[in-house]
Amino acid sequence: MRIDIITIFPDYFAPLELSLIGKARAAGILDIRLHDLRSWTHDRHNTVDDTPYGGGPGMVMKPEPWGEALDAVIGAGRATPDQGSSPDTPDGTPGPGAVPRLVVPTPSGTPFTQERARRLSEEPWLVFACGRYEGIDSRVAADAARRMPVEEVSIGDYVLAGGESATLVIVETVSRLLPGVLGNAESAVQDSFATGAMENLLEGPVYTKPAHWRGLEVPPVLLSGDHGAVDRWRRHEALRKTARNRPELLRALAEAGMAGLDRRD
Ligand SMILES: Nc1cc(-c2ccc3ccn(Cc4ccc(CN5CCCCC5)cc4)c3c2)n[nH]1
Repeated sequence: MRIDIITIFPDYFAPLELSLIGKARAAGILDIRLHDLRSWTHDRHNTVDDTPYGGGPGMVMKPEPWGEALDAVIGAGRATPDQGSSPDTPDGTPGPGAVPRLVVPTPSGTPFTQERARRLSEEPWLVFACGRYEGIDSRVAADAARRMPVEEVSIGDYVLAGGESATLVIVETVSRLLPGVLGNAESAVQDSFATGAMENLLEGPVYTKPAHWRGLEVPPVLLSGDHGAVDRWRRHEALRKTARNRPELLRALAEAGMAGLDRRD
């Protein structure tokens, strides 16, 4: 997967050199490219913002630098209507005709969820537009939508100072779903909100050695070697955790008549 990030704070993304994502980049699984929006300004002060039309607090990001930046980053990949975004190369990286999906973090976007991360992880090429100030002139997304899919994404009902943190969250969540990014020891399958037997439940407590620590014991069932009993215990703990921390998820499961909720564990 290729990921382009356009931002006025490229240094914000130094963490993408580390850990799993850093290794995936070194292994060629991820091709992450950073672009400083100010490279596409032409005035002495590299201006990227201006006062909002209609008045109101703060500043809005000007459209021109964004338009030029997206043209440059997407470049020859500009689509004609009949071109899909399917990769032209066998390893899933975008070929010359590929079209990226533009992801624009914003408080007013549609919710980012694990399911949406799975969908994005199947894309060959994502471009992130990191806004600052009070946001980006709305014509930037409108113009981009003429030649590529555009998604406005919120990572939660709170207001960040810009799109960079949200982009880090989305890139991390999506990247860990790519084949080869998580080691064999870890698995994204058992995540909260994963599909399958623990569908949409929060995961319960986890333990490792030592079995006794500061007078606190590991639940004996986990040491029993009885995998059926362990699975039942884990599901019960997941239901308890979900009921305590996210009762609305449990109601949704009950309403969906999910099998197993009424099972006597
Ligand atoms: N999930 C999430 C994504 C973001 C995000 C993403 C990208 C940018 C770019 C700039 N900001 C800061 C910003 C944006 C909008 C406003 C306008 N204000 C919003 C609250 C109601 C009144 C009007 C203020 C400040 C961003 C914030 N925050 N939270």
